[in-house]
Amino acid sequence: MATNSQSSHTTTLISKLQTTASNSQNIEHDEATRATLLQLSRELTASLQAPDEGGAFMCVRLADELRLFDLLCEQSPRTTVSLAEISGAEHGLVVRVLRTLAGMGFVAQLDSGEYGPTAVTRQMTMRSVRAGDKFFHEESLPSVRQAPEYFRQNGRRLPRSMTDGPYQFAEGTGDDPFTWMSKKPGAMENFNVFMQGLFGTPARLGWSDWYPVKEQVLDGFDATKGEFCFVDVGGGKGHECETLLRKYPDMKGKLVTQDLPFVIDDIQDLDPRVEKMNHDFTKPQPIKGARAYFLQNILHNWATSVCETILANLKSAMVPGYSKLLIGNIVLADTDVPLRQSLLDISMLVLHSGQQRSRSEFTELLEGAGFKVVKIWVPPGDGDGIVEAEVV
Ligand SMILES: Nc1ncnc2c1ncn2[C@@H]1O[C@H](CSCC[C@H]([NH3+])C(=O)O)[C@@H](O)[C@H]1O
Repeated sequence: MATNSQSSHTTTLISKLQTTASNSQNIEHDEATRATLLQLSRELTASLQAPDEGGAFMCVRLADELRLFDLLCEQSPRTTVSLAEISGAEHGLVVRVLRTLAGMGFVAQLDSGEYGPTAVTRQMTMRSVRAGDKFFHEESLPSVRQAPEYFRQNGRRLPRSMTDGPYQFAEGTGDDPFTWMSKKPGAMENFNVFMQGLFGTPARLGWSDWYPVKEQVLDGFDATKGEFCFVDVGGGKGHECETLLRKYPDMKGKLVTQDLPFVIDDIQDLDPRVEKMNHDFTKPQPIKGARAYFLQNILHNWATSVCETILANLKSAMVPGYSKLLIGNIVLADTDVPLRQSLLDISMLVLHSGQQRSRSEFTELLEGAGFKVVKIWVPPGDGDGIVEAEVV
């Protein structure tokens, strides 16, 4: 039974939720309010929940493999009998998975034996969201399971190398995660689909939706300094270059996505205005004098010593007073870190022996590498920031 102090905590959370919601004009398009409501509702759930609820990951993965999310979005209501027939799974399995997913809000139970979609069901049909769930299940979960044993064996110390952390311990390899995934059929391709859509979820804005790209970058392009405007370093399949071109079709200067050969050589269907280039960012940057070098979701993957090498290689290509370094990454606050961000810090720890960094950690890293921070931009809510820097 709930104690008095527990129930007053629950009551306080409910009234905070109500106040926050009633102070917002449009909850769905107000990221700060959305993030606050999400955090409060998590606390509310935790205050009401008994600590014996598990099994969620498997149900989501299985439902995706059985295409239950697609089937419910295509037609609703659907009976568990018809879902079992179409998916080929035993009826009892479909019933048990769906009633669990309904408890999590992933599907809606409409009647006994009948289900329909929720907003989460619709998100689960997006290609990148599905790829993210698959990546989580296949690449993260084994390391998550093995991480406590890894820490037991290494004296509970943070890993210092990207080739000798919980991921390598779980997978039995000495490769870094990208090299290892490139050897597993389909794994790197799935990872790239996941990254392509990471910021296109309906809940969160992409960086170019809130950062003033035109004013800070595009307007200042000067072809006499270099022919490139935007160099996406470790840019994967070029999705950020394409987003910029969609938003600013008349932008001046060239764009390029740089990545390792197993990513670049696999690119199809890229906007022809985006160049693709094999480049290892631990080696000197071949494109000199670009207006902007973009490092999104890169530095959190690496130990500080490797980040210093990546930054040194960029510094020597940049023109002081002209070229900008834009680091697209979570920037941790000192207090009240949103759960999304702290969990992604733990993911980086477990998968890459990496870390998310705070404002002061980014500033120290950049100043040590010969840069000055122009401004650290952060969007409302729990989205990633942009650390804007120049060479000194
Ligand atoms: N040494 C390296 N040089 C260049 N790219 C690398 C290297 N190691 C890993 N990568 C790439 O770093 C990327 C990290 S994922 C980030 C992709 C993209 N910037 C985005 O934000 O969506 C992957 O595409 C990797 O293939």
